[in-house]
Amino acid sequence: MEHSASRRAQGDNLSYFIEDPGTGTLYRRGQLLGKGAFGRCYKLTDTSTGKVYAVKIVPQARITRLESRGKVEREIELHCHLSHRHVVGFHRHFADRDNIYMILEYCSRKSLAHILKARKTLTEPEVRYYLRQIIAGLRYLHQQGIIHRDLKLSNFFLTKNMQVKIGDLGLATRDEQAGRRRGVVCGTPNYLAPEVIAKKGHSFQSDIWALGCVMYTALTGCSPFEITPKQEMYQCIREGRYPTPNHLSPGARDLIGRLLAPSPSARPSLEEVLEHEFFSQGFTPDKLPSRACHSVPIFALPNPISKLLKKAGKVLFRGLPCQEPRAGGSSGHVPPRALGSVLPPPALSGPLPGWPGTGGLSAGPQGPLFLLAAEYNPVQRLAPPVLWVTRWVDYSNKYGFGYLLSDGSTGALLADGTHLALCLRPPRVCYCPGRGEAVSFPRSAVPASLATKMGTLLFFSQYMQQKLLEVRPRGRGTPGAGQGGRENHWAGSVGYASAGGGGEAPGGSAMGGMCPASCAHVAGGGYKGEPRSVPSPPAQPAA
Ligand SMILES: Nc1ncnc2c1ncn2[C@@H]1O[C@H](COP(=O)(O)OP(=O)(O)OP(=O)(O)O)[C@@H](O)[C@H]1O
Repeated sequence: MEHSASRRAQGDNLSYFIEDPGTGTLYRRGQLLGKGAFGRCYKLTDTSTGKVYAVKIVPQARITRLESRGKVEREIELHCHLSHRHVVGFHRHFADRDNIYMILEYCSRKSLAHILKARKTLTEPEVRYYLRQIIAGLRYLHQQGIIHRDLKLSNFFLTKNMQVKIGDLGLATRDEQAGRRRGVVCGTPNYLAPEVIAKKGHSFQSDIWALGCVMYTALTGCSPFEITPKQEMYQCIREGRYPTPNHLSPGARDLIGRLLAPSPSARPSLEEVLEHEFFSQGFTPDKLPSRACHSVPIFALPNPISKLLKKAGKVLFRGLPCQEPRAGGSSGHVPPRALGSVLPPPALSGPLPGWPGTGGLSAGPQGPLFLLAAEYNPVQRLAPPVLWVTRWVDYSNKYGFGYLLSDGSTGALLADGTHLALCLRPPRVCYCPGRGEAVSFPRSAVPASLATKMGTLLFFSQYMQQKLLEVRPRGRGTPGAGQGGRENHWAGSVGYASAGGGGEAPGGSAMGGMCPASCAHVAGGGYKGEPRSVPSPPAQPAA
């Protein structure tokens, strides 16, 4: 079965080239991804297409016992018919004298277990993000009549795009088979459901229990049942007794409690899980940046503010490439254009309400990131300073997009793709060139080369502070006057992004939201054109 060009890898007897006897396709074996109970998993490249896969290679010698062979065959039989975006794709399988090969979708970001190892705990928005996808994949498996029986963080794989894929169906079984073989106890001991320990058999509800263990582990960093000796642990499992995670939100605690109900019939269905307040009332990011693998991510803003920022980003940075910040500085990586991702903390450093662990604003998945914040600071988690954009002016057809934060800091996303901010605490001027690292200076030491940009920033700042003062009752923010007029800029005053509030503005832009009590003005809609209450800025900003 070996190709003539194949070479033997040092230290093992696997060929570098593997040929599928059925199709004649030649694969090149790459790096070792990990070891399992029966075999090893490697990266694999189809030499004719260049497509990359993962291959599980199980030596025939390791499965001489009928039982082990049966397990591998059952895994193949179940997995090869599945196709769902949240289940690891099964490409092909074949065997030769030495091995069985399972060619799978390659998940380059390893598993959620790897992420948790690096991160210790995950934030609630992230857990919602991952769980939604896991639940989608699990719903599909259950619809196919398959019980996974080994749901755990290390079996949730992640693609390059941070999409979750349920994998390792080595212990999976069909519902009817599980019913026939009730005495079987298998799975990861900490995650075994009470009915499995009691030898009443696995059911779909046992997977729901495991989901509760997964959620608890992801949010707290440890399994709910991590006790030795085992018998004591089993007793806790039977009683559904685990340390209460007091630091979690009430919604998270309640959902965990429901998932870990000792009686299977008391556990919610997957549909009910998604309807629970943990999901319905908490923010779920649409997308996670890959940096979430090793540090707390900065989440994209929910609409409507993200819409506006995204739009402004498109106008300002038309045609400029944008890359997601990446870990590790691998070679060939274009430096990210995430504005202000390297700005020092003061601009917007606290989590926004309802977004535990967030520290910034972003323009959403596709657009350039408008990170008005510094890196997440765990110390601020306890008493986060709440900052929000109070006013903004979109003059991007000429100069750029200006914003004013609730602490008086101000910034401008300039039409040439640079970002300048005047932070108040500590007083610094921060400048982020189109590419590369941001720099900051004391106000008195701003380089002369930035004088024009400083002029624009001060112009925006002055304009927003002096001209955007009118209180407009919510729902009546339809200025109209001057729309599409001479200056063609947008301006507005906004509260922090939240559900409700804000009117649809002419031109399809919605903006606004509830304004905190401390906010002097009522949040209104952002709008294109010239608001009635806002005099036009001068044609030239003062330099
Ligand atoms: N599709 C995949 N893409 C990328 N890496 C993978 C993929 N499947 C498995 N791996 C890696 O290979 C390792 C071995 O996987 P495998 O499924 O053989 O065993 P396991 O799940 O770790 O253990 P066991 O077989 O005992 O349950 C995994 O831990 C994972 O790191």
